[in-house]
Amino acid sequence: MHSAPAVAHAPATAVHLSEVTKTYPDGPVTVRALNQVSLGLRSGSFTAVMGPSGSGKSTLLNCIAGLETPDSGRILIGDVEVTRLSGDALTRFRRDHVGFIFQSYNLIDHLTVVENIRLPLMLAGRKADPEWEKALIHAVHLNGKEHRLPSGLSGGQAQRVAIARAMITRPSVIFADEPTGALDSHTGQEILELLRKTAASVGQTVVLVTHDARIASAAEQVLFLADGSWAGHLVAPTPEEITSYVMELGT
Ligand SMILES: Nc1ncnc2c1ncn2[C@@H]1O[C@H](COP(=O)(O)OP(=O)(O)OP(=O)(O)O)[C@@H](O)[C@H]1O
Repeated sequence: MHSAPAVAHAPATAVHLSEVTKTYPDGPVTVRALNQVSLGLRSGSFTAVMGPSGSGKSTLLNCIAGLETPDSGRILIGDVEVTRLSGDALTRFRRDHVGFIFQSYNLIDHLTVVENIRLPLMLAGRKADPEWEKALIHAVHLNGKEHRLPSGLSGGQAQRVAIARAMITRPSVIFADEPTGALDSHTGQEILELLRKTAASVGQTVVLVTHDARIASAAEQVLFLADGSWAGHLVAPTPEEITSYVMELGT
């Protein structure tokens, strides 16, 4: 059986999973979306997760981010055991320590760019830090577009708003589920580079799900899931190495 690297829980471990299992009922049968998955990710690391459709990638991200509850196993973000939190405590933890970026941007149509970016702070009843907000808007190249509505943005611009929104609370971990899936490949590469640089500048840990070998090659390591279990990993691979590994796995 394959495993992902660095399972031991050290102080500099940002994300730690120990034998996490998640099942879903599917009519008379049970789908085992994650099967005893363990993982350790270093603080500040940038990891891509790949695997065929239905292999459990989104379930993995949703469980780590506290959007889904595993059936069994432990998940820690930093020193906090997410799997022991529930209700308001989980909501607060997620809001303060986790950033999420989706393929579909999930911007609020009637809020401007800057209002969308501030939304997680508003929901948490926290005030914006004007310096950090300015630095983020600058980092994602949205200066001058602060007061536009999402309907006036390109897909790439909308995703840059989503990146800034995910980072406004300075979360320790950012999860991105196919963040470039709706973009052309050039814009996708630009967005990814921007996410990588901005996260690195503040030492954030990034976990990214993608089907795109070129996008995944921006990561320090690529982890492969198949049928809810680890099917191997590559360290700092080229897009060609990723593609041939995927073909070898027969996925
Ligand atoms: N809410 C749910 N209810 C029932 N089954 C689910 C649910 N969410 C996921 N599954 C099942 O769990 C398995 C893993 O799904 P998941 O979405 O995590 O895979 P994925 O690798 O992200 O797929 P894709 O690349 O298509 O997005 C699949 O068999 C899926 O049908």
